[in-house]
Amino acid sequence: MKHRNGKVRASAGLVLLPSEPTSAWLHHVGQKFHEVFQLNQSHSDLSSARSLGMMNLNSLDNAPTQSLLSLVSAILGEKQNGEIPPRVEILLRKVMQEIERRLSTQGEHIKKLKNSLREVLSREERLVSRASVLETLASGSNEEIQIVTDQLQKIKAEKVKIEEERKLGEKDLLRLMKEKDGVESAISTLKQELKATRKKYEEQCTQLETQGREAQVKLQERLKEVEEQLTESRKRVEELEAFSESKIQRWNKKEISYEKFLACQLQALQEMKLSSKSAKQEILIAKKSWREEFINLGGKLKGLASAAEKYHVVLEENRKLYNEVQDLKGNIRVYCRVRPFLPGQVEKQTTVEYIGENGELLIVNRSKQGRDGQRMFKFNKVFGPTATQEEIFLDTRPLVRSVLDGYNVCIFAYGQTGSGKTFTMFYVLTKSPPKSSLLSYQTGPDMSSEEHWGVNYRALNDLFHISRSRKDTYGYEVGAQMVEIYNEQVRDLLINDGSQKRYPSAGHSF
Ligand SMILES: Nc1ncnc2c1ncn2[C@@H]1O[C@H](COP(=O)(O)OP(=O)(O)OP(=O)(O)O)[C@@H](O)[C@H]1O
Repeated sequence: MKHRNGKVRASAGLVLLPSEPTSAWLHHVGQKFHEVFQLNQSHSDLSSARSLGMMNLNSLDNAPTQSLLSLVSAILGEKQNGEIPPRVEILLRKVMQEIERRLSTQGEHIKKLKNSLREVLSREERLVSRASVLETLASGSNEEIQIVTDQLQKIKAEKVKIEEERKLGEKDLLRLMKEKDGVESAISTLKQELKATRKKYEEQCTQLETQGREAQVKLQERLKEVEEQLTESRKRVEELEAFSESKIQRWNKKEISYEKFLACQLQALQEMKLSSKSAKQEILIAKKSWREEFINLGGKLKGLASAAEKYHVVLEENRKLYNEVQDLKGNIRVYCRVRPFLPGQVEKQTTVEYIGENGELLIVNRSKQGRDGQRMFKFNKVFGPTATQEEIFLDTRPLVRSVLDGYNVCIFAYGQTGSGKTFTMFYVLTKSPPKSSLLSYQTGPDMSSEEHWGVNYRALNDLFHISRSRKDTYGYEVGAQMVEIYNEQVRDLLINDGSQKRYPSAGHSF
């Protein structure tokens, strides 16, 4: 629609063209469309395809060709994954039609220009011929010459004008030709691209169709599977229902049996309650009788306690008397033991002539005659060769027992080598060990030869026995040491690691 003042009115997104557009006007409208297009393109969130979708399709008639071409290339450049939506395809087709239409109008325009050029040329020829005619006429009057000259000048000016117009027309023609070539090549490339895109689109469509078919097949298979699973699970449900039914029946049976059992248990419980009642009564009776017995026992215990007190007093008195007897017997007592001949000494003659009951010992020196050959010794007691280890110990036992009443006692053996000190004090083997290692003597208890136990072992045995019997009244701590004095050196015989440790050492407690 043309405005009164000749200006073009453009509304948003819609460009209105005059019926016969001039090149300047076309340029102006193209610029406007380009601006609109660029505005849409600059909108980063919207794609050109979407922009096109937003545009009125009628506006294509009014858009400049160059803008339409750039629009098509933009769409083709923007296509992603080779996909072209149908709406855009329709639009593209329309754009192509518009471009083709314009090309045909431009062709007609070029034809018209060519015709007008031809006309101009014929007019020029006519004018040239006319000029030649006028030149011939110039030989006539000067006035006529002047008129003719003026006309000639006019014709020349017109000729120059026409010449300029011709040149402009030629230029336009060249430009249009060039534009036509460019547009045609662009159209061919666009057609090729469109063809390729369509091909791709068709391929994708077929691919999608095959995929759809495959998916359908898969879905059908899955449906079948699901149906099978459904039937299976129905079966399973039926089985489970049957199983649960049987279980319920079993539980019911069990419940009945449990109820019976419970009834039995309750009955048993009742019986037990009755029996526990009677037991309680019996316990009460027993308690009563126990209480009475306890009272009786208490009385008896009191009597016993007083008797024990008296017993202790008597015991103390007895001990006192016993130790007094030991004192009376003498604080220092000397016993003599005569050992028998050792095996192999049978032929030797004894020097012991007489052993008295009260400790007399008569020794004879057979090399001397008379009284010089005899010597009498007096001891507390003399043990002959037949005296046993027990007899020896029985005489020392009262002294040993005094230890438990707090008295210090010392029993030691004295005599020449081989006289029987170790034998008397300790139990020894018949085979004599080397002198340097007395520990190797078997001095410990040997139950198989109790009769050979020496004073030492018997004394310790007796002391432990008494201390055990008195444990309710007294507590005893017993310690032991065993030393040897040999070659003026005192050695601890209870050290059994072979280190020959010198006395004093830590000792041993039992
Ligand atoms: N009353 C006895 N009856 C039998 N054998 C005995 C008696 N007394 C000692 N003997 C024996 O005499 C030997 C010498 O005894 P024993 O070793 O006890 O003497 P000793 O005095 O300890 O010697 P030493 O001082 O050299 O150690 C041993 O073989 C021992 O068995």
